[in-house]
Amino acid sequence: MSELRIGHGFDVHALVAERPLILGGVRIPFALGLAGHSDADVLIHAICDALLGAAALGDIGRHFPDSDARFAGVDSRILLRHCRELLAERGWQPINVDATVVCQRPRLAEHIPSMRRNLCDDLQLGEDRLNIKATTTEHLGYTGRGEGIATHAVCLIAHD
Ligand SMILES: Nc1ccn([C@@H]2O[C@H](COP(=O)(O)O)[C@@H](O)[C@H]2O)c(=O)n1
Ligand SMILES: C[C@@]1(CO)OP(=O)(O)OP(=O)(O)OC[C@H]1O
Repeated sequence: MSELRIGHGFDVHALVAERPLILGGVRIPFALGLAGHSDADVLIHAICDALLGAAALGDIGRHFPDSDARFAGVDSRILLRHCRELLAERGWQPINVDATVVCQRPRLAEHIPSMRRNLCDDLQLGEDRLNIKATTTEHLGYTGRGEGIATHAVCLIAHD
């Protein structure tokens, strides 16, 4: 049997004015967007960290430092594809990914199928292997007050 590893990722970005809201590579109509050095796609960042964590490759900030001008405003899908390549170079393939976006507003359910298609394309995964969920925190805490959006992600990877 091939070796299996699990990984976990967690990320938070603040909601601010005059930024687009991009989650899973989908631009979502909303008055506020996420602050960050990149496009601040908190869903993709958590998945990158889960993949890197599973392969013991550190975290997104190690591979794509926010002090590096090359990543200013970068499309996080490029970072996700790069993470997949980093794993593939070491013989690791993602098996499945599950993520939960913690977001009081806006409602995300109608955008999840497009996010899922984007991320499955980037990770070369069948759609039955990648799940995205959304939850509010019932108005509690920083996410509940609408100050930011958080994401938890887990993944399983296997060695060739
Ligand atoms: N930003 C969000 C948050 C939640 N949803 C969907 O609503 C359902 C109920 O969420 P609760 O936090 O009240 O449990 C949840 O299952 C999501 O499908 C959403 O679309 N967008
Ligand atoms: C992605 C990077 C790099 O542009 O910038 P941010 O958009 O600020 O995102 P963060 O989740 O803080 O993670 C790592 C960064 O190095």
